[in-house]
Amino acid sequence: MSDDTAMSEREVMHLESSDLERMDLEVVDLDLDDDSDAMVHRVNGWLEAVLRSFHEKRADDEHRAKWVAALRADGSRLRGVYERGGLPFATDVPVATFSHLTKRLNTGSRQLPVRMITDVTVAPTHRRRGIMRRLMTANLADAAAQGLPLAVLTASEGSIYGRFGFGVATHEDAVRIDTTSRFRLRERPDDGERIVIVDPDASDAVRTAYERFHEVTRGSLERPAYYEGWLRGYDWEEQGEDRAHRVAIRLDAQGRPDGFVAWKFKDAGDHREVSVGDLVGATPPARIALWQFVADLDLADIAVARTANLDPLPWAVTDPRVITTTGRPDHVWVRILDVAAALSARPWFADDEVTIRVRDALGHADGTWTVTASGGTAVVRRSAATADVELDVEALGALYLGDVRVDDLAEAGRIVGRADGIRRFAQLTDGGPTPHCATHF
Ligand SMILES: CC(=O)SCCNC(=O)CCNC(=O)[C@H](O)C(C)(C)COP(=O)(O)OP(=O)(O)OC[C@H]1O[C@@H](n2cnc3c(N)ncnc32)[C@H](O)[C@@H]1OP(=O)(O)O
Repeated sequence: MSDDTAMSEREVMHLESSDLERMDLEVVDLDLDDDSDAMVHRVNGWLEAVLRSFHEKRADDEHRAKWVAALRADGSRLRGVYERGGLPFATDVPVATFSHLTKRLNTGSRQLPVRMITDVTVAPTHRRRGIMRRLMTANLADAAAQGLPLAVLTASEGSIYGRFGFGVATHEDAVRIDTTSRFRLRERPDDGERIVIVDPDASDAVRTAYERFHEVTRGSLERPAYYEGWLRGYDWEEQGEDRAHRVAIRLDAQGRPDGFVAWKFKDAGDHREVSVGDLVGATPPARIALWQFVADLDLADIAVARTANLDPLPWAVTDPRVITTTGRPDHVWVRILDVAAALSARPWFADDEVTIRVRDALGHADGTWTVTASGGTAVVRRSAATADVELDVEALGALYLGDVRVDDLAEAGRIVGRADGIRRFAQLTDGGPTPHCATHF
């Protein structure tokens, strides 16, 4: 952290609680291992606040139990902000929620532990008073103090999190695919593969396939525990078993799972639709074969998906117009907390030394850093050298996984410097596969 701009973690925490106290609010960290009635009520109220904020229906006991089990399995940390007990109508439902867990991110060269931030909500009665800002600032300070090099989240709206230093680091494709006889591959994958339709509880095979995808895919995040329930057919939104949910896995030539697809059929009135909830393949042939499997589902005309990695399907079909991209939503947002640790854990694509000036209003990444890269890796250290380029921490987060090129950010005015500095920074930074993340959180 730069000494002049950053507040210590203790100062941030103190500011958070003293400010909130002035609003007659208190911050409580929930202990998921505490079975006392008081804590169980707190946790139930916390879940209700999250569900209410995302316009989902109230939880029943079974749903609460599943949710808490998944949170426990992930070691999730829950924080709630409550009205003080003496206030009229003060309840166990907090006015704000915030949670985090730690999982590994594939940076393209390493598996890096990262803080995943989720379930950020503030009640409409308390919005725009800076409650989320206080919780976020304190949480990022805590993550930095714990030595986590970066934090990630997915955003409900695009204009909220840039101000906290998060940059869009991966995208997804929303697609509609014509699966009638128009869908034809130029060549069917022929690598000894086999696709098997399995019971939804074949979770070992699905887990193995996902792990293989995660290990080789830049931008991939380990999945939180609730995916286990979902892949077994538990619908978290509807709070019950979804008996329309089906799963198939792909086995490679050695019989090991290297991909899977989860889908369900929907009669959409004017057309018959297959909704693809998950399609994950560790290799391009695995992904192509799984899409062909989707197209082979009879009595359906259209497949609809929001997918992490469509590649290389558009190039593998005889008629590329069978695929309509209906959107390219942002997915994972990256917030760099420790520049040296984060940047030395990503791949580099030239042998050179470039000095960057990073601006960070919260302090964590603020400063001047020299990246000395050779043979694909880099040593990154604080520096007193004159910077070749200057950017803010949000732009650095967007660059981190290679989703956007330096030139694009420079043309948008997000990276500044002399032309030669930008060119060398681009040669050093840009390259490698497009990042993909198949995890929603
Ligand atoms: C990672 C996730 O969990 S994403 C899910 C986020 N949650 C939701 O979308 C649920 C519904 N919405 C909410 O619960 C709340 O409106 C929240 C959490 C988005 C915002 O909480 P608030 O306490 O109102 O935010 P707070 O007052 O701290 O605002 C912090 C800053 O973000 C800005 N901001 C807050 N919400 C929005 C928004 N929806 N769009 C744009 N800017 C926003 C504020 O203007 C403020 O800016 P400033 O500090 O630079 O002046």
